[in-house]
Amino acid sequence: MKRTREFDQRKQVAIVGSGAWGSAIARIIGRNCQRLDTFHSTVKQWVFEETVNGRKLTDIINQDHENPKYMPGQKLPHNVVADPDICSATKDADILIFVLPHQFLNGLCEKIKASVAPGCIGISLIKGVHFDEQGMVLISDMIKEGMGGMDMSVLMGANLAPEVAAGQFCEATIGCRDETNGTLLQSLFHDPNFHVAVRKDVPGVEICGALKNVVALGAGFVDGMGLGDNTKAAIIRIGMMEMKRFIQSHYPEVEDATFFESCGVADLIVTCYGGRNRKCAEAFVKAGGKKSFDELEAELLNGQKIQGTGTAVEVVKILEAEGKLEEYPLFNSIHGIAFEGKPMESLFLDIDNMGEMVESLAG
Ligand SMILES: NC(=O)c1ccc[n+]([C@@H]2O[C@H](COP(=O)([O-])OP(=O)(O)OC[C@H]3O[C@@H](n4cnc5c(N)ncnc54)[C@H](O)[C@@H]3O)[C@@H](O)[C@H]2O)c1
Ligand SMILES: O=P(O)(O)OC[C@H](O)CO
Repeated sequence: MKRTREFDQRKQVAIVGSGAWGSAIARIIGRNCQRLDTFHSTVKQWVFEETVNGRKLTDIINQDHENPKYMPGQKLPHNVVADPDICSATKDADILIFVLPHQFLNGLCEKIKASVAPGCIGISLIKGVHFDEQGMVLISDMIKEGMGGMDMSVLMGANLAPEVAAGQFCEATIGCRDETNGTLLQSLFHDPNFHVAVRKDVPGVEICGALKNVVALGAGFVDGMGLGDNTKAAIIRIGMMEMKRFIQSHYPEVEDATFFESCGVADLIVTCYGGRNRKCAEAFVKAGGKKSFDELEAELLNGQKIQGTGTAVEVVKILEAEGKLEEYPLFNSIHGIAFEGKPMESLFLDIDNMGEMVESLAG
């Protein structure tokens, strides 16, 4: 029986983005929307149109049910429909999933705002942070403002997209402000191999997801220098301390428990061993600093984007403006190596010189 929109209580879900993570999550969302009565079974996905093997990417997705550029070899459910037009992709949406590199957010919300359903909510899977004249801005808050105050949650975690797409067991964390929305979103994302926990903590969950990408650059430098697991574990430990210090100094309400969720320690570990930021940082060292991160990204990632370099720049801007850079020797030296031609060894020299301060701030 045909149901009109007026009487149809099912939530319409739209995915904004179709890179590696957008494709992996579309597999889960598509299956859950087929399975659960709460959601409309058709899921629209906004795809930034490109030509792949002589065909439009949206045509390939809609005909072959696969995104061969960003997630080759993994089929998408047939109810996921690719649309190159951001307005029609998000029309009447009750739930928007933002999953694109945040440098491409500019102007997007303006286009979407008028066409979504009344009461539409959003969730950001974007790992990054922004700095403006007022100071630090969460990406989820940028979207919230762009969408005229829409309730925004975030989903972060130890989630390398190819492993999630392959259905390997992992966990993720939703950070919400509204617990009813948090629970609804948990049901949309959770599946037997993708376990989702909910915390009423947007900033803690979101900034963990952003900062781990900076630490991952340090882990890649360690790999590039040919050093071993003890050294990498040290970078991970110090990185965790700086992440915690940064987050709790900006958001004192963030509880330690957030750092023990998938968005915290688990994402930090996985990114430092298996992520793209780590991979590009290793290549940066092996190229003797002669190639920029932009060049390496283009060479190694076939159109995928890393977020750690941009986040390092934003974090250093924030800390400089606050006069607190010296409290973060790891973040500072990672930025210096990536952008100021500092030698690799400064990674350890800076930490060693600042050792006393690091330990005294550790509590
Ligand atoms: N890939 C992962 O394993 C993973 C896991 C968790 C979270 N994330 C986060 O998810 C977010 C999205 O990353 P991703 O990995 O899905 O993307 P990606 O790096 O795989 O792909 C880049 C995307 O950018 C799009 N794009 C390129 N030029 C564009 C333009 N001018 N305008 C709009 N879009 C354009 C491409 O179409 C593609 O969809 C990031 O914040 C990332 O940190 C990624
Ligand atoms: O490949 P990266 O470095 O962008 O990391 C991917 C995910 O964020 C890991 O959770």
